Amino acid sequence: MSLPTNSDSKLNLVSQTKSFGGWHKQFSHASSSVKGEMRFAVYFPPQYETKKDLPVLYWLSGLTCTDENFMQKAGAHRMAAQLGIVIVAPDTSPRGDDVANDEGYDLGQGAGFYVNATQAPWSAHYHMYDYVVTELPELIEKEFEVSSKRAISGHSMGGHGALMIALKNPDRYSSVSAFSPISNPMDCPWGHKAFSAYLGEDQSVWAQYDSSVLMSNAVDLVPALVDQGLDDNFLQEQLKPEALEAAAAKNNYPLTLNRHEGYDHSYYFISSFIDEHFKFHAGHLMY
Ligand SMILES: N[C@@H](CCC(=O)N[C@@H](CSC=O)C(=O)NCC(=O)O)C(=O)O
Repeated sequence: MSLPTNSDSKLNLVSQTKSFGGWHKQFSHASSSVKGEMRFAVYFPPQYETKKDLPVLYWLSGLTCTDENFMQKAGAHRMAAQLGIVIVAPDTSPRGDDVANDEGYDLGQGAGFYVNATQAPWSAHYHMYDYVVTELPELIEKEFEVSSKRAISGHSMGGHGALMIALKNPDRYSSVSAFSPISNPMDCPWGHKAFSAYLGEDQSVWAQYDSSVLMSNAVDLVPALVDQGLDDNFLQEQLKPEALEAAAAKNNYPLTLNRHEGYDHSYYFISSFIDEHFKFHAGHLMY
């Protein structure tokens, strides 16, 4: 499989590996949103060789992750290959020696929270919202022969990102799903730390990136699926699915939220239920 195909490609191929009859590839490129190099991974299912309009699922990973965690640990390639869905997984933040960072794992590199930072020093590079919503899909749809039918999913910080982005851009996504999302970032320690650093102290700005606030006010409704493990160490303090559930109930939002006894926050949980998420998205992407 020879990719990228167009002669003015802006992508550098970093690696390629055959998987379930398709290809897992990593690319780097100069990003205008984050003003630096970004890396992302794509899984091309086998159907990509002959069909030029496959839909794309965007996957947003959690704290400490790169483009690699989901692709290596979620066991998603088998179902993507079966259903004919392309997967795109970006890194979780800008990276590099000239990019601001923090000693904690929950702020800075590996912890971009999918917002556009307005506060120094973060505002120089941390524009992950623009990157995921606009720049990356434009790049994917220009560089590869895929359709503009998109779904979005993610885990933990990436679950917050997926829900928040779909709720703010209902015209851009057919469906949204999340594993163990940070459901109400305005009201948990991870969210407080990240939002005060990236966005400042005005909580009306935080609310613009909070899925529970957005879901309670949504008008155009993107179907949503959430799975949550009940032995998740972060459940009570950080994730708060009950806030999302209350918002959905208030607004009659099409949210399915499943709780699972015994599962924790890890990729063992994600890999146990990833097939259901792909089938959910396929039901909305293909019809
Ligand atoms: N202290 C831990 C915390 C990091 C962690 O659990 N990261 C999760 C996402 S948490 C919310 O966004 C994760 O996906 N880790 C990567 C993995 O492959 O499991 C630590 O530093 O490990």
